Order: sequence, then structure tokens, then C-alpha cells
Amino acid sequence: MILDGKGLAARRLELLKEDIIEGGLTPTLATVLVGDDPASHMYVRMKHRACEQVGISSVNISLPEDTTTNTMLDRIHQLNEDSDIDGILVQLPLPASIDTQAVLSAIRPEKDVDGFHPLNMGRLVTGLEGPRPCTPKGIMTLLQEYHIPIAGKRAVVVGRSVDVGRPIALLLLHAHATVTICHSKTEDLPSITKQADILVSAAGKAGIITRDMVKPGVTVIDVGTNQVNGKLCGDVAFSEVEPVAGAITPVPGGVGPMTIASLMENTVNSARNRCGPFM
Ligand SMILES: NC(=O)C1=CN([C@@H]2O[C@H](COP(=O)(O)OP(=O)(O)OC[C@H]3O[C@@H](n4cnc5c(N)ncnc54)[C@H](OP(=O)(O)O)[C@@H]3O)[C@@H](O)[C@H]2O)C=CC1
Ligand SMILES: Nc1nc(=O)c2c([nH]1)NC[C@@H]1CN(c3ccc(C(=O)N[C@@H](CCC(=O)O)C(=O)O)cc3)C=[N+]21
Repeated sequence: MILDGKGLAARRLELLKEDIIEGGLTPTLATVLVGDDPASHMYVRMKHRACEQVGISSVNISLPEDTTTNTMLDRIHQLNEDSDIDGILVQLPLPASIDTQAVLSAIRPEKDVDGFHPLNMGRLVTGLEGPRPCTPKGIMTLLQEYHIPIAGKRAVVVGRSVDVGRPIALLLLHAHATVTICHSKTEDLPSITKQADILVSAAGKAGIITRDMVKPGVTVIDVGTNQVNGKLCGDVAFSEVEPVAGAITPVPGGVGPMTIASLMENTVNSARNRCGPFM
């Protein structure tokens, strides 16, 4: 079975559009984009297009590659103070000269639609309500929509980044999976991935998950977005893994659109909570 993230995301955006109208909400998202990496520009454009589609106002702040951490902090501060702005997204990665953690920590937690602020990360660890990182949130929505059993199952996450690997491992743990996190120092990766009932690959390495590394019937979530000869492909060797998998996300059309739908949901939640913080 193919897990159709593109279709599900489109349905979620339609529902969100109705929620915005019914709630009389006027959500506004601000994106901050530094430098001229074409992929980052494309992703930010996609986010603004989704905003337009659901009725979220959006503004983009583009800054040059040589922007300093202090200038970034000033801009974040202005957005924090601007009562018209509900959500702030700083497109990652930032140039190496900018202190990413300092920037993410400067965003008011109530406006942190990526869920990357340390306070919101703490809420994620403890299981308190709060904005969840968009890609992991989108993956959980996809698993729930397709009624993939999680409780008691073995989940293996390949990748331990702060934005994807760690938070998806925690969300799966909260849903009562038995979770293993793998990374570049993991020894004998195939022996671990073969145990997975749910395998999430967020390594950013085209084709690292092959047929011999998975158990028949596994649910495969492919987060990877890799450019190979000008073509977008995931971490999973799709054509050989798909026949043995019970369910699998395609790239494109899987996790990516769900990430954007989650961002829209987090922005609307911020607008709903405008009068008070997340509880
Ligand atoms: N579709 C979407 O919505 C999104 C897609 N992405 C994509 O997902 C991928 C991962 O993103 P992100 O988490 O930010 O990337 P990072 O580069 O920050 O993290 C990659 C992780 O994978 C691990 N890793 C790398 N190579 C291997 C290997 N051969 N075996 C085992 N583990 C390995 C690294 O280990 P170590 O820690 O030891 O270095 C690291 O923990 C990228 O392709 C990115 O473009 C990201 C966000 C959203
Ligand atoms: N602060 C921050 N938050 C993010 O959420 C964030 C980020 N920075 N930096 C980069 C990554 C990457 N990311 C994607 C979003 C959508 C698609 C997506 O929709 N992809 C389409 C394909 C697009 C195409 O055709 O190339 C798909 O998979 O179907 C992919 C990747 C969000 N990220």
C-alpha cells in the first residue's frame, strides 16, 4: 500500500480552510530566509503557496548570506513584538556563521510554529501539549490516518537530528512503540532495521534502505529528500522495497506535503492561542 501524503495533506488543508473561516481567525505566518540556496527558496515558496490556499496571511523576510547572528536576533525580536504575527519560521539550514540555536531560542515559544524552541522541545520530551516539529507531526498524522498500529510495535528511526530523527522517535515512544534510534556510528544497521515494524529513514542518503534491510510487511516512512541527477528521491530504494513493504511513503508525494500541512496547522493553533499561551 502506498501512503498518499499528497492526497491526505490536500484534505487536511481543505479542513483547515473551513476552520479558519468558521473560527473567524486571521492567522499570519512570517518566514525568515537567509542566503540564496535555491532549494530553501523553493521550500519557502511552497509554504507561502500553502498559506494562500488555506487563508493564512504570510510575509517573507529575505536576508543576505552574510547576515550576522545579532541582525537575525533583532529581526526575530521585531517579529516577536509584532502582534499581527502568529507564527515565525526560520528556514533551516542557516549559514554556518549564524548561531542557529541562539536564533531558534529567541523565537517566542507561542510563535514557534516549528516546535524547535528549547521550551517546546521540553514539552515534547515530557509529553506536555505544545507545537510539534512539522515533519514528525505529519508522519504521525499519516500513520494514524492509515490505521497503522503503533502501540507495542518495534519502530526504528535512522537519523538523530534535532528537527526530524529525535522528535519522531519521541512521538513514536509516546504512542507506545519500542523505539531504536540509529545514526552514522551505528554498527550493523541492517540487523536493526530488519526488526522494524515501522521504519523511518531520515538520513538524507539516497538508496541506503534496501530490500535486504527490511522485514516483509514493514511500514516504511521515507523522509529523505535527495537530488540524484537532478531528480528528487528518498532514502529508500523504492522499486525493490515497495513489493515487500506492507505500506510505504513515496518521494515525492509522501512526507513532504504532510510537513507543510503540519506547519499550516501549527500556525492556525498559534492564532487560536493568541490570547494565551499553550496549556
Ligand atoms: N520531507 C520533509 O518534509 C523533510 C525532509 N528532510 C530530509 O530528510 C533528510 C534528513 O534531514 P535532517 O534530519 O535534517 O538531516 P541531518 O543531516 O541533520 O541528519 C541526518 C542524520 O542521519 C544520520 N546518518 C547519515 N548517514 C547515515 C548512514 N549511512 N547510516 C545511518 N545514519 C546515517 C546522521 O548521523 P550522525 O548524527 O551520526 O551524523 C544524522 O543523525 C534530508 O534528506 C532532508 O532533506 C528534512 C526535513 C523535512
Ligand atoms: N525551519 C524549517 N522547517 C522545516 O520544516 C524545514 C526547514 N526548515 N528546512 C528544510 C526542510 C525540508 N522541508 C520540506 C518541506 C516540504 C517538502 C515537500 O513538500 N516536498 C515535495 C516535493 C517538492 C519537489 O517537487 O521538490 C514532496 O516530497 O512531495 C520537502 C521538504 C521542510 N524543512
